[in-house]
Amino acid sequence: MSSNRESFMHGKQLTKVFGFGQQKVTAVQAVDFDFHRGEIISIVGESGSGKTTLAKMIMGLLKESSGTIEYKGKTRQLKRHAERKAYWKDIQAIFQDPFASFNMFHKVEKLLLDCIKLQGLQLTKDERFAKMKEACSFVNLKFEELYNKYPFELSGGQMQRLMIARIFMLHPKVLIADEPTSMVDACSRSTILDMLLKLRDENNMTIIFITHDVGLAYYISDTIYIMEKGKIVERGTAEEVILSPQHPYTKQLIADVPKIHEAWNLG
Ligand SMILES: Nc1ncnc2c1ncn2[C@@H]1O[C@H](COP(=O)(O)OP(=O)(O)OP(=O)(O)O)[C@@H](O)[C@H]1O
Repeated sequence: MSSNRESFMHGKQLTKVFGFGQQKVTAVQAVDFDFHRGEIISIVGESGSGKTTLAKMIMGLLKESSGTIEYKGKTRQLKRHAERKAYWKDIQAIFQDPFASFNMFHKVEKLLLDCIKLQGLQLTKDERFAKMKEACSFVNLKFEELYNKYPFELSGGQMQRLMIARIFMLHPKVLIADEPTSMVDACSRSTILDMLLKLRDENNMTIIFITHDVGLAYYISDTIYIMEKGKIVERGTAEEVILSPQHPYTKQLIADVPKIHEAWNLG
């Protein structure tokens, strides 16, 4: 784990209610969190437990019904365009479906060039080319073979890698990864996880990993939050939560994973 434990993002009593009256759903209920620089946090829960809603509130894509997020020592404000622009420079997301992340009508070269533009960098053609090549080689892709292709001409694994290449170029302070490995085979999955670990190690990035897979959470995280029906029912280091779970829901999640100890080398 990173030795830099600067605490820089807190959630206080975050709540999201959808709908009214009989249709009312409290998707996230009074959630507190405390994320540090360079920390990998997993938010684990079953389908419908509120993980994606929480992630969208952290991203600033959904407005909270109540509660606040403190970021870098101040209450986060996203009302003004300039505030949103500054926040979204620091925070990026990758989703389980790479098709949702790319403009399918833009070739790979344009998708990567947009990252350079987003950062406001003034580079020569050679420098731009070198940056795109570097990002592709970070994820073991060959820029020369891909730059002229559309995203739908790539395999699922190549698209996932391209998403990570974009994160490498943008180097956000916070990355939200919503089940980014769910559409790839086991081999590509461990490569993607290793790339995320490398991103954290090289850039002191905070990574918030959204998953229903407790084994995966144990493999990748420093800290795990367990979410049930909109609430955080347990949180702690990965070892504490997975090896000595306290809450019945966490115990059940772990029991539901066949042979978790063998599959994830838990000893
Ligand atoms: N826009 C919305 N309008 C109404 N209800 C919603 C909306 N988005 C989510 N919900 C409800 O909020 C609850 C939490 O959903 P959410 O997508 O956050 O769960 P999740 O843990 O991410 O699930 P999954 O793992 O299946 O993605 C669910 O009951 C869902 O139906």
